[in-house]
Amino acid sequence: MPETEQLPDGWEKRTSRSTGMSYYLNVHTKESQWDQPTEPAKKSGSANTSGDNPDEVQCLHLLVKHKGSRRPSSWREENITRTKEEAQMLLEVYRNKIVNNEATFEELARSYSDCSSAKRGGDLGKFGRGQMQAPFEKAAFALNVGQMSGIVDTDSGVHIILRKS
Ligand SMILES: Cn1nc(-c2ccccc2)cc1C(=O)N[C@H](Cc1nc2ccccc2[nH]1)C(=O)O
Repeated sequence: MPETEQLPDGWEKRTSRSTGMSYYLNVHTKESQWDQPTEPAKKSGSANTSGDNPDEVQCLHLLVKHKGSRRPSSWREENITRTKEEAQMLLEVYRNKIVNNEATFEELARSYSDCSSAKRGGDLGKFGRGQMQAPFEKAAFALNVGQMSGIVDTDSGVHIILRKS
């Protein structure tokens, strides 16, 4: 798409420094996506439309760390050197596999998550507000039961989250 063409409101076209690939940033939620947007950007994380406002939620997550992560090391890799953009690309591949039913969330978290919860298929158990980093908490509590997040950015790296209850 020529740079001059208009994007729907709330989107910016960015170029990955490591791959040169274009991606699209929602300027409101800071979520990114590879696919060209066709609708105006949402102004908040995926709304919890079920209307529940639980004291705690149970979630699985798949974390991909990068060289800028708070602790760029994990059970998978002692010294993590991938860029944030490469981590986002990897996570997008995993997310698409789950959406296309090519693998389950648990299978991919167990194999590829850089969090020690990988051994439990990414299951963090139940947690309440104030226990997790703010962007993770905001995304997790905005999900409906059974819903998967977009890419969520924390000091630990980039995550996808699946709310189980
Ligand atoms: C918050 N948490 N729970 C577990 C956990 C839970 C159940 C079983 C085993 C590990 C690990 C962690 C954790 O902080 N792991 C960090 C990575 C990480 N950073 C997170 C930020 C938010 C949510 C989960 C996160 N996991 C690490 O291993 O370097």
